[in-house]
Amino acid sequence: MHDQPILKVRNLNRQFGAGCRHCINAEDRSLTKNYCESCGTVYACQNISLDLFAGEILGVVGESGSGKSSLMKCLYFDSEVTSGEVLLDDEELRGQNLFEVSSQKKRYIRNYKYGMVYQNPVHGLKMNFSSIGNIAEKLIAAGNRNVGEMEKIGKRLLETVHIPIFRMKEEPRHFSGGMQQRVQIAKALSNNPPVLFLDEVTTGLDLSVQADVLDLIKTIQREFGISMVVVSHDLAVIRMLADRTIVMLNGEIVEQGLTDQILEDPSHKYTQQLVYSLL
Ligand SMILES: Nc1ncnc2c1ncn2[C@@H]1O[C@H](COP(=O)(O)OP(=O)(O)OP(=O)(O)O)[C@@H](O)[C@H]1O
Repeated sequence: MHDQPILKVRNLNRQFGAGCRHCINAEDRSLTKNYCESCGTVYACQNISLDLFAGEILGVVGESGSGKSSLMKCLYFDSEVTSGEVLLDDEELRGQNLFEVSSQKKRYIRNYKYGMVYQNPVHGLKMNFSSIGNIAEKLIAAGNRNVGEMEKIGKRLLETVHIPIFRMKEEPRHFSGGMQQRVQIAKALSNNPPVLFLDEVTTGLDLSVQADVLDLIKTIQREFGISMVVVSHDLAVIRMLADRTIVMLNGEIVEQGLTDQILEDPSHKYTQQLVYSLL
């Protein structure tokens, strides 16, 4: 691991609603959960700061509604932040707050620098394209026009995620949930991104299929050295994958540290409950 974070997030805020005099200033807020009882504004992410280091897997764990998906959507530009800063350690983009760059540049970053695997494969795949066609789509978006080369890359990636090559022309809608996730992972890897986001990628899969997908993610991280942010409500998933972990509750980070340390000695009450529920 390197000293310099590849991705640096500072004071990310995402709110739904305009706020009122009871909640608009963070210091005046006294929220029981993540919303203001007077005006209903939801503070989905509150002052989130995190570092992702090269070659590590950072886990983000929290119950439903804690703000994990909102955080991920903001980082992948699927959703606008209310305020905050994100910096990518990249020659061309160094020093620029990526939340503030043009939509064209955001598209460029998604095509060349980021990969995303969604919980629901429908969001990451074109179900009526072939599996290899899905990979080609991402390669074309990243500027590739060489059909022979795209086929070679596609085959290699499908092999990497254990999709038999003889099924490469099949549409993912005919595949099982686990296979669809593996095609999504292959597609997300196709532009060789330095950063990969994975949002609840094993939720809803059978336990044995879940284990296969988690194994695959771990292998890919080792082989490709990609830095990953993995979001899950399931601490067992985070335990298996993450080097470091952030625990979110009501839109805030309540605890962070090395995953082993958090599992052995959780300091926040909510984290303690999460850890005990594993036993
Ligand atoms: N478009 C929206 N409008 C209003 N509130 C929203 C919107 N999207 C999310 N929220 C609220 O923001 C909070 C955080 O939601 P988010 O989906 O980020 O949580 P999560 O931890 O990912 O939970 P889950 O795993 O159930 O999706 C929740 O209270 C949610 O109701």
